[in-house]
Amino acid sequence: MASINGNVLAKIETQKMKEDTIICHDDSAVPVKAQTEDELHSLQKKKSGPNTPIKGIQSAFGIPTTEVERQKQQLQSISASLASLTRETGPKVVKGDRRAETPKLVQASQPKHTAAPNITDSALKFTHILYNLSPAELYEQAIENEKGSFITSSGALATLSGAKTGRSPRDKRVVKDETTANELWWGKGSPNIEMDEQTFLINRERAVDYLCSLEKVFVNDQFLNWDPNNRIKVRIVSARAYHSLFMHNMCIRPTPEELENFGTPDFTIYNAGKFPCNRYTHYMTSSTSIDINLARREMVILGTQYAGEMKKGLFSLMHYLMPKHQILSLHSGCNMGKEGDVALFFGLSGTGKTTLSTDHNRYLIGDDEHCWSDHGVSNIEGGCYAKCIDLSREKEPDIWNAIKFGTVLENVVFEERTRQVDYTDKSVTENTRAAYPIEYIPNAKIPCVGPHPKNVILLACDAFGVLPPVSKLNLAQTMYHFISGYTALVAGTEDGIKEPTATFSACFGAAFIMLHPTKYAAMLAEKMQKHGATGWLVNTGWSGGSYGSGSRIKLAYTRKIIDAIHSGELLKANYTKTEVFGLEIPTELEGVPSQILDPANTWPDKSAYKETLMKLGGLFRKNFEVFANYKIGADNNLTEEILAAGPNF
Ligand SMILES: Nc1ncnc2c1ncn2[C@@H]1O[C@H](COP(=O)(O)OP(=O)(O)O)[C@@H](O)[C@H]1O
Ligand SMILES: C=C(OP(=O)(O)O)C(=O)O
Ligand SMILES: [Ca+2]
Ligand SMILES: [Mn+2]
Repeated sequence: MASINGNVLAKIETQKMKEDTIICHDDSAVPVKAQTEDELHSLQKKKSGPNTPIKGIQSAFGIPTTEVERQKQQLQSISASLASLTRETGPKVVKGDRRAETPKLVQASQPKHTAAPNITDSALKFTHILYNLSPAELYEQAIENEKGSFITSSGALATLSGAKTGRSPRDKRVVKDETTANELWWGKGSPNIEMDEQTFLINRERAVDYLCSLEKVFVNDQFLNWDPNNRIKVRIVSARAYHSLFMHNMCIRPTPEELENFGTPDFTIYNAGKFPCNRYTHYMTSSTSIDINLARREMVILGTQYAGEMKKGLFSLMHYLMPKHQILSLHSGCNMGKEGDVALFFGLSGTGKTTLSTDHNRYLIGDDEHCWSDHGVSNIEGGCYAKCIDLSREKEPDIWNAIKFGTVLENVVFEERTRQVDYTDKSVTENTRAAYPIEYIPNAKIPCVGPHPKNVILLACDAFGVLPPVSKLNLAQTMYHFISGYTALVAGTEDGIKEPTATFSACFGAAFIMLHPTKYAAMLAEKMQKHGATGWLVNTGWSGGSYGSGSRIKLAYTRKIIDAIHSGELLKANYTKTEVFGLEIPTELEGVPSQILDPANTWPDKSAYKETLMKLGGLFRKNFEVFANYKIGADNNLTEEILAAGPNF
């Protein structure tokens, strides 16, 4: 008998009661229809529709396949993607998570070995496939398995990209074979660092072995390009829920019907980013390698978990595939006014493509990657990838509001308990990012297509502070600045004032182009001419002095400038010509103080201005030397005009 402090507890007397008073009723609600906890939990989830890429496959006897058979076909396709090229043909794959209460134990059937079975541990093992999971499921996967995953106060998924917090352009390689040797741009200035087929296969095998060794891998089957005639089917195989959610947001999401008809992908990414490559492998110079094999239609990622690598890798693919169809691929943002006027925003990273294409008064077509075909423009992607550093609700409300449930927030810092993000905090990196589906922007244009552009805006963030806030360009000048691809950012630093460094990146995206820059430039010139588009150069950088003495042009002013371009107002302004660069600048523009329109007025030290202007002019000239021997387009006159459109001094 139980006793406390030696006192024997009194026995509780239970009396015989009437039938209806025996059970103590907690409430009056109807009780759940479940006898056990498991049964109760099974009531929670409603059955989803089929989630398989193969539709209406008839079995050998003409009987429609069952859902189980369909899933088997889907898994066979995934198993084929994950197959080692040197051992058994494909791993045993199982759909669904092992911890799921009711695992969908559909297995891909294994090919029968006729010879002595090549049994390895990896052949005996099962790999669980998490196929096109929903954002909610991916949140659960990330939070359960990936350290550094948290739900922020606005509902976004905060993640860490690991050691790499930006792209690794010096580790991006392309297989040079008989075809690509002739087709692609190689050598000085080219982003295509060569590798051979054999080395690619070694890295591919490395990635596949790593992925198959995992308990589970994520597979996304999605689309690129909103132009239905030039849509590309991509499969992304990755190890992290973060990567799967990122691509879910960034690529075009198939409808359930489209997924049923998906079939074989046109291109596959193997993202084994957590696993490194190594210098014992030929061509490898670090533990990171991003390898593209156009013949195999594959990309392998080793040694970097930065998700932007996947999006920009696919962009490189489009820069190869689209020009083959006379379609111009563009590193630009794109939006459209109420009257159907389309604007393109070219610019290197940090110059304002995402910020300025996201405009509350216009329809967003896309923030970063587009195609310009004979039918108009189309976004390649299904989402946006915005920088978050110093993000403010007041200045960029649409981006702010897009950071909600479903959005991936990379490398941000948040308050431990409230999970309130501090967008000013650079502790992890300055390159903090948000990836969200384009429909999170209220005035997104779905489908993301539009007519031919009316304005082509070249953005440069000039930290030297000598380029005017806006200039109107003629076609030759547009081409000159497009091929130059100038910007000058200042690396974030705490220790003192640093000199700005000029960056020239052909076509405002040399890291992603596959052909020689003049190929894209010629296409742009032809399209702009044909459709009567006007070119503009907008400096979103410094005014009143270089970085350190001047200040960045207020976003509000840049927006006014952009508004005046869209409305056609700026086309009607009076213009004067600047010295050295020979740029046409407006004398007045509503909402912008007139004195800032000419940088010569804003510098307190006139000789310092002139000196800096000449210095930048010299850098432009030096950079353009390599293009002087190339012909641009069919017309030789244009080449001459472009060469003459640079700085003159
Ligand atoms: N005048 C300005 N115009 C455009 N962006 C500005 C301006 N001033 C500050 N910014 C900031 O510069 C960054 C531009 O980056 P972003 O739009 O992401 O460039 P991109 O998409 O071209 O890489 C944003 O963080 C934006 O808030
Ligand atoms: C995704 C990127 O694009 P951007 O900085 O132009 O937005 C990147 O450069 O990694
Ligand atoms: Ca970009
Ligand atoms: Mn951007």
